[in-house]
Amino acid sequence: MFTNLEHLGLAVNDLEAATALYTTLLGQEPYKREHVASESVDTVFFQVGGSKIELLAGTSPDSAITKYLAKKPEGIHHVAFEVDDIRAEMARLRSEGFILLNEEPKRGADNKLVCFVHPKSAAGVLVELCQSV
Ligand SMILES: CC[C@H](C(=O)O)C(=O)SCCNC(=O)CCNC(=O)[C@H](O)C(C)(C)COP(=O)(O)OP(=O)(O)OC[C@H]1O[C@@H](n2cnc3c(N)ncnc32)[C@H](O)[C@@H]1OP(=O)(O)O
Ligand SMILES: [Co+2]
Repeated sequence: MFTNLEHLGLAVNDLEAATALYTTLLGQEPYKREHVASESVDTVFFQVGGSKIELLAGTSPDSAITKYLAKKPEGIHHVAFEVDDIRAEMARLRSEGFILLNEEPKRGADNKLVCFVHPKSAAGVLVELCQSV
């Protein structure tokens, strides 16, 4: 079951500049900074009420974020939903014909197991499923 809009992922070219901007915009400091080696991304998290903002910068040419920013401007990169059972939701979405971008859940940032749904399956939006671990 999808239980919450967990975070909006924003792709940024300059993580320090974006972090300073969002610290001023939101009026608060980030609660976490985390490198996710499997995705070659550095992330910065802000908690805003029940939702989060995840700033993401690529750390290598093969990072999905680096590739994205080579073609598109900074902005909303993905929307992440919290699910109570990521494997069950992956099986359900597959049975409904959604294209998933990973066979198995993988370790994401912020103590989550994650998987991604191809934007082509989700009306042009990259969707991330997150389950707390
Ligand atoms: C996991 C750590 C952290 C967390 O929260 O825990 C993260 O969120 S990490 C986030 C970064 N990682 C990922 O995004 C992994 C999943 N993404 C991918 O596998 C690729 O980025 C993919 C498949 C979405 C796109 O791959 P690629 O860039 O090689 O393909 P194209 O550029 O040819 O794009 C194909 C098609 O999709 C459109 N597209 C690409 N990215 C996005 C996007 N973020 N939102 C919406 N649409 C997107 C692109 O425009 C192409 O469409 P077309 O009509 O053919 O132009
Ligand atoms: Co994310």
